[in-house]
Amino acid sequence: MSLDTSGVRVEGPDVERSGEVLTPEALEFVADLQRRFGPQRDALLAARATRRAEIAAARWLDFRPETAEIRDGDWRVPPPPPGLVDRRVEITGPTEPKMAVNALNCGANVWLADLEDANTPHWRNVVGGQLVLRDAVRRQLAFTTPEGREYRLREDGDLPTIVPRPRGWHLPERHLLVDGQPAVGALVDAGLYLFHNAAEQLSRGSGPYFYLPKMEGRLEAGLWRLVFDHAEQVLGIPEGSIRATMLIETIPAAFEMEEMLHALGSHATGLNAGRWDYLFSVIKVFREAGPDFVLPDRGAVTMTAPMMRAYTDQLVAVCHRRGAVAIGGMAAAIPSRRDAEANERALAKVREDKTREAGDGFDGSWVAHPDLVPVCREAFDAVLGDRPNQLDRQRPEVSVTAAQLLDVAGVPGGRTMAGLRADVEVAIRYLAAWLGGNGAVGIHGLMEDAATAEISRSQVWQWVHAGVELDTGETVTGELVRRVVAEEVEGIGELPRLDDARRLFEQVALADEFPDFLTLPAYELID
Ligand SMILES: CC(=O)SCCNC(=O)CCNC(=O)[C@H](O)C(C)(C)COP(=O)(O)OP(=O)(O)OC[C@H]1O[C@@H](n2cnc3c(N)ncnc32)[C@H](O)[C@@H]1OP(=O)(O)O
Ligand SMILES: O=CC(=O)O
Ligand SMILES: [Mg+2]
Repeated sequence: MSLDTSGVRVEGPDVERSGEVLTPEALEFVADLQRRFGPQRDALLAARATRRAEIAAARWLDFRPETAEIRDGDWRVPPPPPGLVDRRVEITGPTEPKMAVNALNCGANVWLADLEDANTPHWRNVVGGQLVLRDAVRRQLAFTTPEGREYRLREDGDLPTIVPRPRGWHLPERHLLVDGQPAVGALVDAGLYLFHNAAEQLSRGSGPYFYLPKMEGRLEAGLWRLVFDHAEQVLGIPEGSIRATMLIETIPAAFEMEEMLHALGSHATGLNAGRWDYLFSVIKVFREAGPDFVLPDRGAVTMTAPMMRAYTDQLVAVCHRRGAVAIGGMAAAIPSRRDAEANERALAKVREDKTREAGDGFDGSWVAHPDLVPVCREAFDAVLGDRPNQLDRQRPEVSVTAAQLLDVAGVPGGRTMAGLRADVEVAIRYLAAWLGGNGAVGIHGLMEDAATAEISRSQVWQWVHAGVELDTGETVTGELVRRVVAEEVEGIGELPRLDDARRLFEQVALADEFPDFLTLPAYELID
């Protein structure tokens, strides 16, 4: 397909019904966002690189002295808007029609409609996701499988509030060119959603809400504020009606939680503890900072490790001091409808995770699967009772230091050959699925998505560069990893796009220069 409207060019495979969302007016709206804010986004990405180099040189990170006034100041974000007051259970998932219906029918309070970690940005997924969102907002979403199984939205009771998560600032959308340049993926996702749904959501007593991923600090949050202020003006919707929950899922952001809420201003509504990307970021930022920054096996790192506890305590304390909701993260265990024992094990793990979060002061949390909704609800009901949230619960005892947030050495666990093999096997399986268009998959009973795959491949990169010695006495080298890759690929056997996935894995785990995001080279390999 190729469509040209005043400097905007759509170049991508045909997608059924795309004309309903890629209207000339909607494209013009996105192009305006791109022209106004694209250059600032480019500058912020360049600033990220500079900041990372500074941190790498210092082998340290701390709260910023120049923003102490914001941290010491007396300010709050506006109260949560309609639909986001009680968020005790949030289901996440890709914007694929069947899963969208299931998510909307599962009894959660919020559906995080994921255009990010759980989504491959194939053009058909980008456009298809917007169609699903448009239909879902209007309660017109329906789906029939090729076998004739029908999926319809429930008509009894309230459906979850819809909160899309656009791509992070780093990803381009090469199918939508503005003045000859690829648009910023985040602006395409948020722009199309706002154009088609902002007024409709408000007329239904809800609102245009977002989750904002992978930011590294206040300036990036400030750019979203400008985008939202401008969009509100152009769309003629009330100031401050666009509201967003920001993921704290990078280590630099953990040092700027208050600054980010402040920078997003009247659009801020909460923070989320995105634990998987957070771990990826810890590895990425400190990948060459020496043995004190080398994590143990991915599977050994839990939320009770002191450094992870410091991160979540800080998040809850900051949120409640500022009137923002604190939302917990994703426990990776997924239930099984086929294996009762595996199911019980998964439910127990998730129950433990959600119970700890509720007890720590979070206002709600994420689940990856409809069968986990009751588990999360029970854990939060037990603490919240009839209250919609626990915003009134302050955590004055929390006083987190840089040393606590950076206590990588204090994470218990070994560095093992089994861990290395798991990183390799799971990442390759995941990349094959991602290239095929499926951004979230269950592997060995765990949810895997772009964030968990990033941990696996960056852990391998770091272990090679740090020359980690494994429990077997072997030292991790590129050669050892290639041998493990060959063995694991043989063990996997047949899988669509396995060869591409293997090459991609070797590229992102073994290149001399660390690739910033695996999704950037991976994007070159899809339609
Ligand atoms: C780090 C982060 O960013 S976490 C957030 C991003 N990640 C995600 O959102 C992952 C969300 N979860 C998922 O994608 C899925 O649960 C998976 C891929 C892990 C497992 O999915 P499946 O293998 O299909 O699980 P399973 O076979 O048990 O599913 C049973 C039913 O529940 C549905 N289902 C499972 N998970 C979800 C979900 N998250 N949303 C909606 N429906 C779901 C399935 O579609 C299936 O429906 P059906 O019975 O009508 O066919
Ligand atoms: O997006 C969530 C995460 O854990 O990463
Ligand atoms: Mg994430």
